Amino acid sequence: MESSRSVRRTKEEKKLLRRQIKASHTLLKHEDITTVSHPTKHLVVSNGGLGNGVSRESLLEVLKEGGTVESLLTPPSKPYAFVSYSSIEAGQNAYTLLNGRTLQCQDQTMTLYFSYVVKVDCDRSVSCALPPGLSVLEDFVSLEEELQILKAVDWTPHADDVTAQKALKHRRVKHYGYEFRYDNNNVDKDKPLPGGLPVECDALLQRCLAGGHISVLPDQLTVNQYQSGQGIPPHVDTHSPFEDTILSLSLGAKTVMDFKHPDGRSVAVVLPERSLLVMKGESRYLWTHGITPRKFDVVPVSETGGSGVMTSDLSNLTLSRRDTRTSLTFRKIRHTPCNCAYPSVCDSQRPPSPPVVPVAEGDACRLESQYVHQVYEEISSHFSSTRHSPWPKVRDFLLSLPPGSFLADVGCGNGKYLGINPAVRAVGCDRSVNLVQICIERGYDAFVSDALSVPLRRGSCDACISIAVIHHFATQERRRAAVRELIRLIKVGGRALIYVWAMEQEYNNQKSKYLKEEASGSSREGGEELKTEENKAIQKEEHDRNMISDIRCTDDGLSNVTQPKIHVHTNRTAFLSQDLLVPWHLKGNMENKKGAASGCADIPVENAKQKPVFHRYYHVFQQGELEELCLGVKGVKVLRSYHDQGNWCVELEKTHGNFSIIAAGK
Ligand SMILES: O=C(O)CCC(=O)C(=O)O
Ligand SMILES: [Fe+2]
Ligand SMILES: [Zn+2]
Repeated sequence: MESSRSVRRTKEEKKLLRRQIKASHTLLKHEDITTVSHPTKHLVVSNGGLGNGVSRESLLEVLKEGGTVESLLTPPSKPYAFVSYSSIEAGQNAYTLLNGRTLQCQDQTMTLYFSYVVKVDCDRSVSCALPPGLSVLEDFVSLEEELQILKAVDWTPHADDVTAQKALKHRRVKHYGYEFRYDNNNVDKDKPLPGGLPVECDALLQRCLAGGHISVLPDQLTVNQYQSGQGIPPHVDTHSPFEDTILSLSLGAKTVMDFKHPDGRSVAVVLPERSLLVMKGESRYLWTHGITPRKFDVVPVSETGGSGVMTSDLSNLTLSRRDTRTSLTFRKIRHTPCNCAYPSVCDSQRPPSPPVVPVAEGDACRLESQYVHQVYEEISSHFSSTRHSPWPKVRDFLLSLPPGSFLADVGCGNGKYLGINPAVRAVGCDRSVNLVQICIERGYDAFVSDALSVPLRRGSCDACISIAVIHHFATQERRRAAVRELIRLIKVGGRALIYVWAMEQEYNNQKSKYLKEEASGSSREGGEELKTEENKAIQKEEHDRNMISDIRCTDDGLSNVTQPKIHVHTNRTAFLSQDLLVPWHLKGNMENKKGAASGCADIPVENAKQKPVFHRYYHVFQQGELEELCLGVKGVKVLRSYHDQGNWCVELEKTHGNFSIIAAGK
């Protein structure tokens, strides 16, 4: 009996030792804390940190069993604490007695492992300095004022609300003056909300003016309400919509706000209830601020309901349960671009981040306007110089039309298909004024028109072609509307030929010309670039910028409403997504350069040789997608469907008249 018990104990001891060794390895590897095997008076307690949810008081109670505790350091958010005993003996005693001790804290059992350290590294304390430009003014509002303001914020939704209210993933928000949009982290400056800021805030804002904290009254207010456990991801309030000073009033409960400098420095600031946080200069523009979602905060022990603002003294920290906090963030709308001293984080001083795949019609129109229409206007001359050889199968289609047929080329570009069959009467239209002008100069009939509403009579055409056009529409509804419009134009029995760019650039084991084409520098939709080192560098820059933009996308709530970003495609490579921006490197005839430099197209990046790069939006089609799109249009039959040189193509016949009339709403 006796011997078996001792074996069991040895096993337990072995297990404890293993765990303890593992804990000291973890300390060394992740925290750079070196433990020693000889007894000292200083010990590091793994799993006994505020980061494990262990409160200072409960840990201290256990530690006292070992002997007289001289100091206890509990760094915020760390999974360990440092304890120093009055003597080596006491340290040794604690080590033997307390190793493997379990501690019950917040529904969890923590096992404490002790290791000796030569000394407690005081540099592990957090920075004591507040970020430059930051201040916390305590007791800025009285208890009565606090109640009054909290009462003024009505969270019940009203149909005729003068505020904009949202339940985000991690908190609820309400905006006054202007709505802050979490999809683009910006405000619509042209769309102020009626009603302005609540009058209940007047007195405190006047005090801010009188105290010199602000020089003009704010005109935008965001009210955030955080339940215990909720927070806000680290972010910098976008520069371009708001002026320098940002105020945030904390009501109902205190919280800890984390400030981070891009170099990694981090400062946790306690915001007591009824305090006013003032962010100016560096703290407003460069440091991120955020509230970690958690139910307990690390606060100074002496902080009794409202004094300390800094978590600087590690021997003085403990946990405090979070209650519901309502914050009022006051900002002043900015009407001129930000020219702060922090260009790396300034949206006014850097190219805009890539657009997202639109859902709403309005967003799709804006995207197409910026990334299709404006770009074609800018690149028209260079684009036209690369568009001369007709694709053989399109030519065959055109030559198959009976003499005297009336043909419309919707999205005719520079008119390269308008003269293929002299026996047909061909008319072209395009969104681009400059491209239509080129057609006219070449002696073709062409007019400016949107492909969604072509000013030709229903059933007036024997045939229509739409070559490399429909992939520029940004939603499926709009792509289908484009097919419907083509069908409206043709008579019953008439034919339409549609080409769109294919996602599959390799088909039947054959690479498309677009993938194969290396240094020709011309001739294929979307492709016109040399694989020079220079271009590779540009592509890398484009790619990197995309990555940066992704990281910069900060706010939350958002994650469930945010659409995928449209990335810049690397020319001559396989498509990685269906919605993309295809770079066009303007070269050769630079008569458009002036327009390009004006930047009204998209991100015209200047490369080393000052040649602007434009980006055209494309939705590349997957196999079967084009047919399916066409079959969603009534009164249509797919005559054939094929892959041609990296495009999906269909030839359609109109079978009925009435459906399409109704469908087109004409
Ligand atoms: O709750 C706070 O005090 C800060 C809110 C905030 O940072 C924001 O809405 O941008
Ligand atoms: Fe903010
Ligand atoms: Zn700025």
